[in-house]
Amino acid sequence: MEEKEVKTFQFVVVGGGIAGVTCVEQLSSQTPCADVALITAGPHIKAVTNYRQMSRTLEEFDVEEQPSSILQEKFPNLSVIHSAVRSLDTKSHRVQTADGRYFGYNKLCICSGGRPKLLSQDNPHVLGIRDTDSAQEFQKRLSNARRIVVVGNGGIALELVYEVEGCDVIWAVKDKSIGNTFFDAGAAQFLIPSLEADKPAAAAPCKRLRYTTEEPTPEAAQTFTADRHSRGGSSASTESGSALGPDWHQGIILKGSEQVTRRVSVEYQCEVENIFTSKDHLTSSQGTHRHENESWPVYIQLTNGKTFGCDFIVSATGVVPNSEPFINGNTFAVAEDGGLCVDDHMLTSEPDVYAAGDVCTACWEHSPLWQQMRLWTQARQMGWYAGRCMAAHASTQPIELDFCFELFSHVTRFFNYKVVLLGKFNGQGLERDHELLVRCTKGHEYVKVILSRGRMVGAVLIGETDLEETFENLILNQMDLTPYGEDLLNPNIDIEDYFD
Ligand SMILES: Cc1cc2nc3c(=O)[nH]c(=O)nc-3n(C[C@H](O)[C@H](O)[C@H](O)COP(=O)(O)OP(=O)(O)OC[C@H]3O[C@@H](n4cnc5c(N)ncnc54)[C@H](O)[C@@H]3O)c2cc1C
Ligand SMILES: NC(=O)C1=CN([C@@H]2O[C@H](COP(=O)(O)OP(=O)(O)OC[C@H]3O[C@@H](n4cnc5c(N)ncnc54)[C@H](OP(=O)(O)O)[C@@H]3O)[C@@H](O)[C@H]2O)C=CC1
Repeated sequence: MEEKEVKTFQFVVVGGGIAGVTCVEQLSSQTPCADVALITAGPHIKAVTNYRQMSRTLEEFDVEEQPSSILQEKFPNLSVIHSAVRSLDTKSHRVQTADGRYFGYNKLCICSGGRPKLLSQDNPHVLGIRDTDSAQEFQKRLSNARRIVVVGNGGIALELVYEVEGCDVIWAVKDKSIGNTFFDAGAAQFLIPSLEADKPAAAAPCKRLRYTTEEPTPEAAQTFTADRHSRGGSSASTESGSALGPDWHQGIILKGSEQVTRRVSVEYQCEVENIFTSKDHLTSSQGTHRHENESWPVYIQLTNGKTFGCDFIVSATGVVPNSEPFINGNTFAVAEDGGLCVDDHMLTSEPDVYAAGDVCTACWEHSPLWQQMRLWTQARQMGWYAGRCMAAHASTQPIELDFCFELFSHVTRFFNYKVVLLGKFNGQGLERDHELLVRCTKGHEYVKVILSRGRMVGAVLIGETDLEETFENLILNQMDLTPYGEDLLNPNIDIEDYFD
């Protein structure tokens, strides 16, 4: 990097999503005399509010999109810089931003999140959903759509196929059942009837975030616009904002152009063969749906031999960590999924550089009951722990891996059911000798526990089961449950009393 005037901070955090903001909050409050900077590409920051610890590892919180001034008012030692980091020189401990400025750091934490891993990067008919801009683009395109194709079998696809009304939805999944990143086939079977039924008239009250549609402050907007122009790109695809999160769809209308309620058909065990825009590619035997003789803006050919015309395709096919601007010119260890490898102190392989949230890959030896998933809760936990590690290392204090990394836990909602996932909820990485116990009442609840050598190692709880705390304890204390056998899920036994 050429010599320029450099302002140096003790701590620099890159990224105004949940991971970055939590890290900054932790650093600013723990080290009030230190100079802390948050450098973020987006005009807003995402803050955790109403944090509630539901049990030892389960947590719930709201998320608010806020102007960064709120954060600065709270922490006088914090500077917020609205510009994207273009490059990092770990040797000189400096970052360069898109507007040509340089900032030095003693310790840096990269929390730049991820972006959708799209089926096609440059096809205007293929959309991804990540931030407020891309959600609004999706909403706009949907309002004129009669049919869309959703590809992918994870969180976004599950949410979309349930929420979208007023157009046909073809859902193409690689697997034999729906929602494979979260569920097994049994849970999928439990959930499928909800796709065929109408949505309840009054949806479950939303306890979480409402996204603002406010314009950014003029100052922030200016910097953001300048950054976008400097890359010569259009808004959504260049400088993405922070990821959406729980209940993102509650604030926007997800309706197509037709007067129909939800109409989803699932294409199982197939991937995308081809995407094209000319109807000439169609052979007579292809397509199984209404409007088959019509012309469509785009066609998608699946590996099961079927081709569908549609208004656009949603690629809900996962996330790629935003690690490139930081990797170039440095020697970071990068994981197979593109994430910056971090150790059990959230340190990357470069000195004084930490990473947290979707951009990082947890490369330490995990507790047998924890795995990384790119989720809101883990972004918060990693950001918080990274902040603590940075402060501890700066004052040469020892610090141990936080308890939240002992047990995987996630609370969410799918198809209007509460869903709690604990530990190795899908038997991830377990020997074949593990045992499953299942209790299911159609339309009411689905409870699955995974036992390995008589110990509970994971659970899936769908519906208002009220079992999460008891099961969390049973997983954490690794009690031998062999004597209880199937009574563990006997609905006539009050399991909480049983183990008191
Ligand atoms: C539609 C959708 C629904 C979701 N629903 C849920 C859910 O229900 N539950 C759940 O647990 N998780 C959910 N997630 C996942 C969750 O939102 C993410 O895991 C989490 O927000 C990641 O936080 P992060 O801070 O690591 O990254 P992000 O939120 O992506 O933030 C990254 C930040 O870095 C900034 N940035 C990027 N590059 C640069 C750069 N070069 N220089 C400076 N700044 C940069 C961005 O502007 C942004 O502010 C959902 C995700 C999506 C997309
Ligand atoms: N309520 C919640 O907790 C929610 C969480 N999220 C999070 O947001 C992030 C983005 O969500 P999403 O995009 O759904 O990502 P997910 O990682 O949840 O799911 C991606 C899905 O796409 C599949 N897939 C990947 N590549 C292809 C391909 N080329 N063709 C067909 N299918 C493919 C994956 O299959 P395979 O696994 O076999 O590769 C997987 O089923 C994730 O981190 C997710 O956890 C999102 C919404 C809700």
